[in-house]
Parts: sequence; structure tokens; C-alpha cells
Amino acid sequence: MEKKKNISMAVIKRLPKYYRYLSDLLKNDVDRISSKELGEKIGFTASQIRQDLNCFGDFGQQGYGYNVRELHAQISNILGIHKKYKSIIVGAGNIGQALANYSNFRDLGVEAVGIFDANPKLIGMKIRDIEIRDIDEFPEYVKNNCVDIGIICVPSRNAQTVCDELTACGIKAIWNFAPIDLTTPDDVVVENVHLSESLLTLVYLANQKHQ
Ligand SMILES: NC(=O)c1ccc[n+]([C@@H]2O[C@H](COP(=O)([O-])OP(=O)(O)OC[C@H]3O[C@@H](n4cnc5c(N)ncnc54)[C@H](O)[C@@H]3O)[C@@H](O)[C@H]2O)c1
Repeated sequence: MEKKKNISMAVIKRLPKYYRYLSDLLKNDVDRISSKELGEKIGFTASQIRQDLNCFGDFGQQGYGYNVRELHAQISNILGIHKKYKSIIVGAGNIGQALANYSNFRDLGVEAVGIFDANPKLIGMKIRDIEIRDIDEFPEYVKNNCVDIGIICVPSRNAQTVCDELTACGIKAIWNFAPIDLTTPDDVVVENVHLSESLLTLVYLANQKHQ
């Protein structure tokens, strides 16, 4: 597929949602769906859906709608789920262990292959089949194992240092759970999961609705 440039971040952020809904449709043996029906399920307008998908190619057919299997495959391709990615988790505390225990990321092509921590009490412990290793071992590990993604699950005060170490080893994608903004080289992408910001949004909305 031709690589599209200048796709807005808003469209890119909606793609995982399309992927999730289309996966559900596939599981339920739905063969085709119109943009109107898909919009009603997802909560977007039909024209929003057509506009979004048109950024990547001509998927729908007038009067037929979308072929669910084809669209699912195309969106998987656009997202890059057809490839496999190796990730390492740095910080084997609450979040790090929870992520390592969650097997479904593997279905998205992302496999946690290593977990690292600075606490000697944790080193050697196993989470699923992955042994927690000493943080000092990770540069060598990354070099030998072609790691694509670094997952940061350390306290905020150490997150930038860990990020610098990960990028120095050549890792170009960071999934950051620490509630700070990281500084990275231009060729590195960062996706933040700031749970407290999401919670504060909920608190705000709950207050708006019930005050
Ligand atoms: N647990 C949650 O629900 C939650 C929610 C929101 C955000 N977060 C954020 O996620 C991050 C991790 O949270 P947690 O609850 O898992 O913390 P935690 O204290 O349970 O675990 C952090 C782990 O990181 C390790 N660590 C610290 N510095 C390190 C370093 N330089 N190299 C390698 N390992 C190091 C510690 O030994 C510890 O095992 C924090 O930044 C936290 O603010 C956590």
C-alpha cells in the first residue's frame, strides 16, 4: 500500500477504534456494513467515516458499503498490525507487571519479550514466562534482540533517564506510563498513557452531569 503523508493526528487516533469495531463485526460474521451503520455503532457520522477512510484509499462501494473483512485487513495494514513488534518493559512494579501479565497485546502483534527493573528483590522473578532482569542488562539485550518498543513503567523522577537509555540503544518507539512529558530525538515516537488525565476528565464530566 502506498504510504500516505499528512494524515491528521485526529484521523490516526480514530483508526484503532475502527479496527476494534471491525474486529467485533468479523467475529459476529458480518460481511458488509454501510458507513451509516458503522457510524451508528461507533458514534461517528457516516460522512466522518467516509472522510477518514478516504485518506487512505477508496474502500467503500456506492450502494454496497464496506466489505468488513477487506476493510479490517486494510486498517490492520494501515496501523501496521500485520507486522510483529518486540517490546521491553522497564519497571516491574504494579503497572509493569500488569502489562506483562496481559496477553492480548500479542494479538496486536506486540509481544513483551523482556522486563527490567532496578530493584534486586525483583530480579529473577518470573511474570508469565518472562524473567525480570537487571536494568543494567538491557542495552546488551536490546542490541541482541532487535527490540522495537520500550515501555516505561518507572516513577516519573526516573522516566526521562530510562527514556534516554532506551533511545540511546536505538529504540524508536516509547509507550510511556509515567505522568511526565518526555524529551526524545526527532526520529523517536512517544505515546503517553496518562491515566490520571483520563480520570480527571471523567471527574469533570461527572460533575457537569450531576451538579
Ligand atoms: N499503578 C497505577 O495505577 C498507575 C497509574 C497511573 C500512572 N502510573 C505511573 O506508572 C509508573 C509506574 O507506576 P507503578 O504503580 O507500577 O509503580 P511501582 O512503584 O509499583 O513500580 C515502579 C518500578 O520501577 C522500578 N524502577 C524505578 N526506577 C527504575 C529505573 N531507573 N530502572 C528500572 N526500574 C526502575 C522500581 O524498582 C519499581 O519496581 C509511575 O510513573 C506511575 O506514576 C501508575
